[in-house]
Formats: sequence, C-alpha cells, structure tokens
Amino acid sequence: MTTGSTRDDSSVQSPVAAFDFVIVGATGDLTMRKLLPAFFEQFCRGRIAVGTKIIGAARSDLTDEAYRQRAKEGLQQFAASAKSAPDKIEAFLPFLHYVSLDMSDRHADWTRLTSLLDQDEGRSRVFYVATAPRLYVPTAEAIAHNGLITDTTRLVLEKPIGTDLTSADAINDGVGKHFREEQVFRIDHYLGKQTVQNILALRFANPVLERIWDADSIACVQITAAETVGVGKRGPYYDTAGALRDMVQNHLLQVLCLVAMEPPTALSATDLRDEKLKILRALKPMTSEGVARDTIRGQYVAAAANGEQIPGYLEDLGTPASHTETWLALRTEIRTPRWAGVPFYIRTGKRMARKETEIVIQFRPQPWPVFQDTPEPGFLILRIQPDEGVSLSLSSKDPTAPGFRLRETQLDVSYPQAFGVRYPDSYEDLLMAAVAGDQVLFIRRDEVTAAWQWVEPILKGWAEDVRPMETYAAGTQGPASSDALLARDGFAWKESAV
Ligand SMILES: NC(=O)C1=CN([C@@H]2O[C@H](COP(=O)(O)OP(=O)(O)OC[C@H]3O[C@@H](n4cnc5c(N)ncnc54)[C@H](OP(=O)(O)O)[C@@H]3O)[C@@H](O)[C@H]2O)C=CC1
Ligand SMILES: O=C1O[C@H](COP(=O)(O)O)[C@@H](O)[C@H](O)[C@H]1O
Repeated sequence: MTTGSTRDDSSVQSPVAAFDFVIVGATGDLTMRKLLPAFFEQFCRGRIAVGTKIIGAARSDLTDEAYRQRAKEGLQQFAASAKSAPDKIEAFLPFLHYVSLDMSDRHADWTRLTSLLDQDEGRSRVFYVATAPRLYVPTAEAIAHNGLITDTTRLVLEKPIGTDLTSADAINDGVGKHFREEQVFRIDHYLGKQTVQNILALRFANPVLERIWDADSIACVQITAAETVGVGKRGPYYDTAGALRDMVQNHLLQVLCLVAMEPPTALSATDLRDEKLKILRALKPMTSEGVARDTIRGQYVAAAANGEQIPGYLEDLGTPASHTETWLALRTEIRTPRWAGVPFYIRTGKRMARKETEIVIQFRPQPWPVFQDTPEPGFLILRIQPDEGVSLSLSSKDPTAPGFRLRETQLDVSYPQAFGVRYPDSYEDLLMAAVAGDQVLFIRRDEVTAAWQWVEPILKGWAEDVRPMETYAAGTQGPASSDALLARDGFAWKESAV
C-alpha cells in the first residue's frame, strides 16, 4: 500500500511529480469542504510540486481570480491548517485555475481546458467528477470526445455509483466505453480514513489478534456509524437514497470486508480487492423473510435532547411525507469457514445520540467457571472516529474488594496520543493515490456489483413493506426494536460510556 502512513505533522515530504487535476463540480459543496482543503494540506506538507495545476470546472461564469477568492474563503472555513498557516493559503492559490464549462456537453467550447492541460503524455492527469451521478457518463464521453484521455489519465467517480444494480451497471458500462478499468477510481472516503486502513494493520501485523480472529473466538461483530447531524443541505439527494444506499452499500460493507477478509497475498490493488470481493459474495443473501426478521428501518422525529429542540426529518426536509429511512440496523452472516455462525450487525443513522463510528468485536465467554463473578464478555473496540483508537476490555481482579471480585478494565490506545499528530482527512490520501494511479484504496467494478446484489433484496423487501418503517426520537440510538435484533441472539449493542 503506498498510502496510509501516519505523518509527523511538522514534517515536510518530498513533492510528487507535477500533475494536472481537473475537478468537475469545482464550486460545489464537496469541493469546498473536502477536495480543496485536502490539496491545501498536501501543499502544506510539501507534496505539491511547482507546475501542478488544479483546474476547477463548473458552469458558473467565474474568472481565475474570482474562483481563487471563493477557494480562499472555503479554505479559511474548512482547512485544518488554515489558521496556523494563513500565509500558505496565498502561496497555494496560484496552483488553482478555473474553466467555465458544461463538462457533460461534448460540443461546448473545450479549448480553454484543453490549452491548460499539459501535453506531456507521461504526466498524471486526473478528472474528478464531483457532480450529480447522472452526469458521470456524459462527462466521460465528453472528455473522450475532446481527445483528453492519455494513458496516464484517470477518472475519479464520487459515490453514489447508481441507486441500484441496473443504474450502477449503466454508469460502469458508460464510463467503461472510454476508460479502462485501471483508469477508473471509484471513491469511498471511508477507505481513506487512517483508522479504517488500520484495520488491516491490526489484523495482519499482530499475530496475537489474527490467531483469534474467527468463529472459534469471536461471538459477534457490531459495526456502528452514528451521526448526530441531520441531512443538512443534502436533503434532496438523501431523500432519494436513504441510509442503506448512502452508508451501507458502500462505506459499511467496505468496513465489514476489511474486518472479515482473508489475508491478501500482498497489499496490491488486485489482491486486496479480490479478498474483499470474496466477502461481499459470501454475505448471506437476504430473502423476503430475512428482510422482515433481520432488518429494521427508522426515520427520526422531532424531540428534545440536551435542552435543545431537534427537528424531525420531515421538518429538516420541508416535506409533509417521506418513505426514506434515516436509520437502519441489520443482521447478516458470512458464509465462510472462518465466520460460520457469527452474526455481523450493522447500524447507522442520522440524528443519533452521539457521533461515533466503531467496530465492536465481542469475544466468546470463558468456557468454564473459575470465579463466582461471571466475567464480562471481552470486547475489542476499533474506534474509527471521532476518538480514534482501539481498546481491549479485560476482566481484572478488583483490588478494593475482598476475594476475587472481577471488574471490566480497559487496555486503551488513543491514536492521536500515540502518534502525536493531526489525523489527515480521508480525502488527502485518496486524491494523492489517484494522482499516483494507485487503486488500492478505490473500489473495483465487481465490488460495486456484488454490493448492490446483496443490498437489492433489502430495497425490494422494504418497497414491499415486509418490514415497516419505524420512527425514533432525534437524539437517541434509534428505534427500541434494534435491541431485540441482538437480544434474540443473546447479545446487546455495546454502547460507549458517555
Ligand atoms: N457534499 C458531500 O458531502 C458529498 C458529496 N458526494 C457526491 O459528490 C457529488 C457532488 O456533490 P456536492 O458537491 O454536494 O454537489 P453540489 O450540488 O454542491 O455541487 C455540484 C457541482 O457541480 C457543478 N456542475 C453541475 N453540472 C455541471 C456540469 N454540467 N458541468 C460542470 N459542472 C457542473 C456545479 O456548479 P455549476 O452549477 O456552476 O455548474 C457545482 O459546482 C455528488 O455526486 C454527491 O453525491 C459524495 C459524498 C459526500
Ligand atoms: O458518504 C457519506 O458519508 C457521510 C459520513 O461520513 P463521515 O466521514 O463523517 O463518517 C454521511 O454524513 C453522508 O450522508 C454520506 O453521504
């Protein structure tokens, strides 16, 4: 893996060879909040060579100067290093250029964009499509039509890749007419998170863990991605997606794959993605009965929490009715020898009680009684965000009590403390990996297909209402029925202490 090292915040690294990076959708939310700040952080670390061009493209009529001014305001608001290094912003802005262009229109005037692009065939050229997904194929076609695809040209596609298997196939087929699979970089920003990449390090660099990483030792796995925010400005998109398409089909299935996969032969894009694909294909298919039994969906309603009145989803959206789930929980299994019979639970939602993304590995209990107290089940918790780290709970002898009384204690590693650095945003690694042509952190077409194949029966079951929508009060962990999903198997959600 060429990416993923944790960096000393003060260290300056050597620049990568100058490249051309076209952001299609350059005035949008994603560009301002994530993409430009990511490049800026890389610039602060010395990674952006003189001669690099970051070319914003959108239909709005802007000059380079006006775009740089917008970018500056965006960086001041969203870039982590903007406050400590304000002078760097001025030094970074000249790398930015702007082209006013409808990138989905092959017959528009592409001369300015063409003239900005370097003609050196060996130079890395990236088109990052940060527009609505319906523009992905027309944009790829227009780029091809205007003769801008070299051997070292890459196309980065934002999620979502489709809303179901058919639409995903249409996007993949459409861009595949012009770009080879090795040139297509389907982004999943969870793979850019250091803590997600660290799942591989924990598992495959620590034999003590890998040896107990199976159904003999592990009783269940819980993956939670809880957000406190609502749908914000992205309501119109979200209402057509819902939590299953927005979080599970991509991010959380990818996380599950990293937790469950067999060791790859090497950390190459092919080996890693082959192993993830095997897990996606081994997920127990959801039947209609399975959807009714093993899934729960919910929508948040207005509630008071922490002295604050939180609006419901319909108020957030400004609509009288919606059938979109803002929360879900599900149970699945992986049909491999390693995982036979181990339930994997996934839970995600908006407007939950706390922001936390974590993976809980619950170990099997002690098979014979030694102590009068029943030891707590052992847990290994991988904290993806925001309190990045890992903890292992151990039953320990309570020194304040007579005899052998047991208490749960923690071995805890906080990554920011251990490494003493700012944690880079996930887009930093991903953008630079796309420039380098390294696909290890990107999703291959067959993974997208397999993920949709598994998700589709759930969408169908929900469309047929085999599992009716529930509501949950904003600011809570979701509908009460989610406890029953685990209780049935003798488990409970492991909630972090607050
Ligand atoms: N925002 C986020 O947090 C996330 C977004 N995404 C995905 O990223 C993509 C972009 O999202 P977001 O930034 O929120 O969207 P926005 O609506 O904020 O921005 C869309 C951008 O596309 C430009 N645009 C629209 N049509 C064209 C066109 N024909 N040619 C060139 N530019 C065009 C718009 O500018 P103009 O109107 O001037 O052309 C604008 O810059 C979507 O696919 C979204 O699902 C994924 C994960 C998170
Ligand atoms: O892709 C998305 O992810 C975010 C959550 O990302 P995180 O890095 O903050 O965990 C989610 O809010 C958004 O709805 C979804 O589209």
